[in-house]
Parts: sequence; C-alpha cells; structure tokens
Amino acid sequence: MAEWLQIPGPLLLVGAGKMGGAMLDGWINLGLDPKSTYVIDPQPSPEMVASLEASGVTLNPTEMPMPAVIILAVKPQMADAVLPTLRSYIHQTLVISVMAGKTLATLEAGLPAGAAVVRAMPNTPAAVGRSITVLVANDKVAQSQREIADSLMAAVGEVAWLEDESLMDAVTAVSGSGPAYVFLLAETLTYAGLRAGLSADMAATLARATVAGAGELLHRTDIPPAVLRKNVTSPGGTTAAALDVLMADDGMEALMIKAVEAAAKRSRELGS
Ligand SMILES: NC(=O)C1=CN([C@@H]2O[C@H](COP(=O)(O)OP(=O)(O)OC[C@H]3O[C@@H](n4cnc5c(N)ncnc54)[C@H](O)[C@@H]3O)[C@@H](O)[C@H]2O)C=CC1
Ligand SMILES: O=C(O)[C@@H]1CCC=N1
Repeated sequence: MAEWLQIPGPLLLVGAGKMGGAMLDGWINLGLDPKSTYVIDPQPSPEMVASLEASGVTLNPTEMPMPAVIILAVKPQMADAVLPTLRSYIHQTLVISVMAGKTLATLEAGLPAGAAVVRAMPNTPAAVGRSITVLVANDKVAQSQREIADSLMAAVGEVAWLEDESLMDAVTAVSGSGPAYVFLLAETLTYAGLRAGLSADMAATLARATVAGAGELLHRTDIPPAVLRKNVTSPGGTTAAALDVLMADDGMEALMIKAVEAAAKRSRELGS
C-alpha cells in the first residue's frame, strides 16, 4: 500500500452512491487495502455491487472490527436516520462527513459525545484522482486524525482546510456542485453545435474534447483563465462575437452568481 494511504485500522464507507463510490474507486485504485474496507449501503447500484465484488471490499458486513475511519456519504436528508446507527462503530474513530450542509454541530449531536468529526466537501472528479476537497475539523480531531483525513482526500485530488466553517456553503456551491456546471457547459455546447448544423455525434465529440482540452490546459499551467480566454480571442474575430453575447450584463457572470447563490442557500437549508 502506498505510504500516504495507510489507515491505522479499518475504513467503513456508509453510502456507496455517486460521491462515496467515486472516492472509494479512487482509494482502491490507489492501493487502499480492500480487506480492511467495508461498505454499508442497503440499496447499492448493480454496478457498485459488481465493483465491490471485483475489488474484494465487504458489502453490508454482519460484523466488522472497530473502524479507524467512517466516511459518511449518504444524502443529508438521511442524516437523522443514519447517525444513531453508527454509534456502536465509534470508539476513537474519525468520522468524515461529505454531506452537503450538515454542520459539525449537527453531526456531533447525532454521534456519541466527544466524537472526532471532520466535515469535507469533495467533488466527483475524485473517481479519476482530480477532486478538490475542502475540510474543516471539530476540536476533538487529533493531529494524527487530521493527517488521516488529509491523506484520504489528497489520494483523490487537491485538499484545502478551512478554519471558518460558515464558508462551507460557498465551497459547496462552487466546487462541490461545480462539476455539474461544467458538464452542463458540454451539454449546451453540444446542443448549440446541433443547432448550428453539426450531426449529433460530431457536436458531442467537439463539445466533449473542447471542455476536456480547455480543462486540461487550465490544469497544466498557472496562466489565469482570463488570459487563456484572451489567447483564443482575436480582435474582431469569431470568439469576440460569441463573447459579446456570453459577457453581456445578463450573460454568464450574472447567471453564475445567481446559480452559486442558489446552491449556497440550499446548502444552508440542508443544514437546518
Ligand atoms: N454527488 C456529488 O457530486 C457530491 C455529493 N456530496 C454529498 O455526498 C452525499 C451522497 O451524495 P450522492 O453520492 O450524490 O448520493 P447517492 O444517492 O448517489 O448516494 C447515496 C447512497 O446512500 C445509500 N443509502 C441510503 N440509505 C442508506 C443508509 N441508511 N445507510 C447507508 N447507505 C444508505 C443509497 O443507497 C445510495 O447508494 C450527499 O450527502 C451529498 O451532499 C458531496 C460532494 C459532491
Ligand atoms: O447536489 C448536491 O446537493 C451535492 C452536494 C454537492 C454536489 N452534490
């Protein structure tokens, strides 16, 4: 096992859906020991069942050793039902919740007194090692547990820590939900290509390669996105004509501000 993925005991994932599954895929691919990895999920997808069987991870164990780490990746609406069921699995255990909106105080209230809790907001590019996760810890988290949380999330991408938990709603709205905005860009570019006369296949291929290529360029250089945009834009050219539309007063910036505000508001609502 790679040194950065060494967990001092079993890992239990509660909720192996899209986000939990993406992280687990990343960890298993990067050497997490499947024999010390357990999943609780009453309704896993057939693909998840097949993937767990293939990797040797135990699904819905009837008994298991006390976990060192629990990853909580059920829907926020399930928190009240699920948190009490975890009490018997918690003894010097680090609980990492990725649930949108659910605050450290809410999580602490549902867990045994003194539980070490980290709230994390990853995103689904974790499945390919390209997540960005923001974490915030309660005051029961030991330095060694902070390092475990950091290692797990660093194994699937970039990591940043916050001191001010109130910023997690904005984080969720920007990077937690953000991949969906980018996928929507690929979808809408495809549709626009169709409307411009391309075949469905050609439009989808061009849109996918363009979004992926532009993302890769952004990833591989420190050049600010505004400069990369200007590098595409010849004065009086085709891009400038499109950007006149996209950068109008009611264009992408105004829309994105509204979208991020809506997501942050929903995050706050899910927390209450
Ligand atoms: N999907 C995303 O991009 C991100 C999701 N999150 C958070 O991750 C959490 C999960 O979201 P998704 O994976 O998208 O949802 P999902 O619906 O794909 O996965 C939830 C999983 O929980 C399982 N589940 C339901 N009841 C359960 C129980 N009692 N015990 C154990 N498992 C149970 C379901 O069968 C399902 O497989 C949410 O709290 C969400 O806020 C955070 C960051 C990004
Ligand atoms: O849509 C949601 O609520 C979750 C949280 C961030 C991404 N997906």
